[in-house]
Amino acid sequence: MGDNGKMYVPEDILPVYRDNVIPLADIITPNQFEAELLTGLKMTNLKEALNITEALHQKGVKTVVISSSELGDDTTMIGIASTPNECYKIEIPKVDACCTGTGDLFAALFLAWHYKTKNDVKLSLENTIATLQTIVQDTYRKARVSVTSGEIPPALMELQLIQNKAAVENPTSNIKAIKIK
Ligand SMILES: Nc1ncnc2c1ncn2[C@@H]1O[C@H](COP(=O)(O)OP(=O)(O)O)[C@@H](O)[C@H]1O
Ligand code: PXP
Repeated sequence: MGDNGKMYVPEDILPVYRDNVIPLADIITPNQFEAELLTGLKMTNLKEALNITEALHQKGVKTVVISSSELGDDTTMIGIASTPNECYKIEIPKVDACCTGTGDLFAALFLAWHYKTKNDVKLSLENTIATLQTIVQDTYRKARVSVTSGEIPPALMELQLIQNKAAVENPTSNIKAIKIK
């Protein structure tokens, strides 16, 4: 729906997502901006994040995953995966560039792992972030070869998906999700 305070879709679609589509969904993967729009609540700390995931569960969604939030620091973002019974957070090291398509990739990876692990949200979150880290960091490293300093133009941040097929199939990372509920 949007990111960084801006909607990609027409604003009058928001009530349709919020009131008609969300109650039909089993799994949703909004980023912080989208989760705030869908609930009308703000997320400035972890407690508020839990209020937001709870509000989305109340609408009938079994698995709510916040793909990224600004709850980390300058070097990390926080992801959250929640069911009505348990909730995990994960710290995601940031690269200094804007990525397009990462939200879509996150949703695809999480859905695949959720199915493959028979609804293990902790492992699904860890594997999803492991693959994304490999792809985002590889994309960034290659873009930095041609733009050695300053901002990287979005065209150079086209995700290196095919080149990292192995990281999609076999994600490896030491980043663990931490239980917060
Ligand atoms: N700047 C970044 N540095 C590192 N990882 C990133 C960055 N941007 C996105 N990602 C990865 O992509 C995932 C989804 O990104 P997010 O920003 O939530 O999606 P969207 O594109 O929908 O806003 C994050 O969980 C993270 O793993
Ligand atoms: N722009 C538009 C119009 C989109 O529909 C999307 C997601 O489908 C994107 C950009 C990319 O979004 P993201 O970076 O969240 O995957």
